[in-house]
Amino acid sequence: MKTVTVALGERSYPIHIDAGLLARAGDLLLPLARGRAMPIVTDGNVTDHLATLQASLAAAGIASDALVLPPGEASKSWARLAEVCDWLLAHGVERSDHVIALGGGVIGDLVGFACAIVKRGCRFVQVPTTLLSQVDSSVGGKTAINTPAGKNLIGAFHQPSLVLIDPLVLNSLSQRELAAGYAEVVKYGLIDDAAFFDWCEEHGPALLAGDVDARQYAIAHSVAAKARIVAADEHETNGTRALLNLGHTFGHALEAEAGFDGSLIHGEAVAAGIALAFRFSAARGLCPVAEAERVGAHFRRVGLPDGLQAAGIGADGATLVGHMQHDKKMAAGTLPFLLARGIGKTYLDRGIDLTEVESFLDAERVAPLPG
Ligand SMILES: NC(=O)c1ccc[n+]([C@@H]2O[C@H](COP(=O)([O-])OP(=O)(O)OC[C@H]3O[C@@H](n4cnc5c(N)ncnc54)[C@H](O)[C@@H]3O)[C@@H](O)[C@H]2O)c1
Ligand SMILES: O=C(O)C(=O)C[C@@H](O)[C@H](O)[C@H](O)COP(=O)(O)O
Ligand SMILES: [Zn+2]
Repeated sequence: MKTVTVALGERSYPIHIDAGLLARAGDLLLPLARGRAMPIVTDGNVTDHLATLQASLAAAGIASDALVLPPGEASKSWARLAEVCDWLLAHGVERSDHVIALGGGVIGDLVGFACAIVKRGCRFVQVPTTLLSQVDSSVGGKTAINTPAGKNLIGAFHQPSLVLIDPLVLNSLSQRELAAGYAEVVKYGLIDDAAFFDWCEEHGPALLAGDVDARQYAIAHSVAAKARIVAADEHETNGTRALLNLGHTFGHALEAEAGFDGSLIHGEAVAAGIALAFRFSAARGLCPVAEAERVGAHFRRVGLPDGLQAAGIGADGATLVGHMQHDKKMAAGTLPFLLARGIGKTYLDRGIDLTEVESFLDAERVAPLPG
């Protein structure tokens, strides 16, 4: 079993990664249960894994009821948040009890937020079941729901007590969802780790085709990168954690435009957003055109969208920049952008004029710019 620690003082927690871990979860959860039940919230596509988890909990003597929600981004809503909170209250959850979020990023973000506000905060454990949630969303304590105004606009920072990652659960995940999660893997290479992007170019296709070693390596490497960044800037205040938002200002605008209906899922929007961020950087003369092209080519190779057209977004620049006005990085009317001086050289640029972004997107709408 590999363990990575998120070092946050009294909020520190371990991330355990191992093939077959789900079936052994009961033993690892026993110290947190302390004789109390562990309610589970999951979605309807994960019921096989729910059965494995509940069997493991029962074997360890831990009682567990489950709430099964409809799958998909639309569940990150006020209505589902109310449902989860009411269900936890009906189950008599106490502040020191642990709720288990079993599922992808939607379940993790929703349940984490419910746990942040029920009785002003109860504990929770992340058991991520998608590649995206295993490499990104289960770690770091960002929890949220969406509103019609945009992504993750209502939420809280609330760290889990433990993250249990079983790479074998990915065997039941669709190819589309695997590829979407892979976009966030590639992100770590592009932020500050060019050697890892090289690794992605060499091993990404095998990872997506089912190579267990490649998956395990990518998960451990990604989680270690995220743990390091979160430990340096838990609440996204000093510019370090904002690096994890590479591709997300563009990507969240694309998701809002698509309407959270499953036509464009988060990881796909992030891939398109990263490709746009690199081409925007190239258009400003910051990033070599050849490196921006390498990024777009890698996403295309693994079946991910590399821009507006590939993402199926026909909106103009003004509309997309309108969505960006809700970005949580906005400060004093200015929106900082994650741009790149090259692969592994992402930085936060506070001097971007949104009219320039608008013109760039209008040009991209017709045809992707060089890079
Ligand atoms: N909190 C963070 O730091 C953070 C980071 C990245 C993304 N996110 C959020 O995460 C969400 C996306 O997460 P996601 O990509 O995991 O989406 P998701 O939770 O919607 O899961 C994708 C799909 O896979 C299904 N599924 C889950 N596990 C499965 C399995 N093992 N086998 C078969 N099907 C399975 C789900 O039911 C769903 O239909 C977005 O809302 C995004 O904003 C949050
Ligand atoms: O953990 C972070 O910090 C991230 O930015 C990770 C992102 O992949 C994730 O999509 C996050 O939810 C985006 O954060 P937001 O603050 O822009 O909603
Ligand atoms: Zn993301």
